[in-house]
Amino acid sequence: MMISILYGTETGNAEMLAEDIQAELEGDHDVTCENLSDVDPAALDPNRLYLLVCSTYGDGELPASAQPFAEAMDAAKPDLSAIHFAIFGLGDSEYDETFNHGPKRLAELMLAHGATQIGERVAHDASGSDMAEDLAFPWAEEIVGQAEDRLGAAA
Ligand SMILES: Cc1cc2nc3c(=O)[nH]c(=O)nc-3n(C[C@H](O)[C@H](O)[C@H](O)COP(=O)(O)O)c2cc1C
Repeated sequence: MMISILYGTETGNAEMLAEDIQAELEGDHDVTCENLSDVDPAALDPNRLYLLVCSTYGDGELPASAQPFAEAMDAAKPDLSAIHFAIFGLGDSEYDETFNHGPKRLAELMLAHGATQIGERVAHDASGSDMAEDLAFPWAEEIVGQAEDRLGAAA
């Protein structure tokens, strides 16, 4: 399956996790990994599964590298009805009122432009006891399995 991991980060945690997920999946799949700041939402490819990995910054906001992508969505309003994505969030429950609001907002933006979400949004908590990859690797395997059923293993 062709998979693109797109990360939104402020201080690099989401980038490191995205690269670890790429390393985990690329034995069996064609996997690219890109910063959301380099991605044009209007150029997303219906033949790829998109795995979004995004943190939260400020007061429940998108991290800096995801902001141009969100602004481009608001401005260009691309039709994402052929796009499939899943999303993994990084956050910290110390920010209890805005815990993982960045990935929540990114998922809402994708859905508002017609994209289809695969699986549930999973949130890592930096104040919890789990390592991010211990949640993210099983999440990615589960999502890819669901996507193969829905998009076909040939995608
Ligand atoms: C200044 C600052 C603000 C943050 N705000 C939030 C927040 O509102 N909600 C949340 O869930 N996490 C928040 N976090 C936690 C980050 O999302 C978490 O540390 C994450 O691992 C950062 O990933 P990144 O390096 O990819 O940006 C904040 C962290 C910092 C340092």
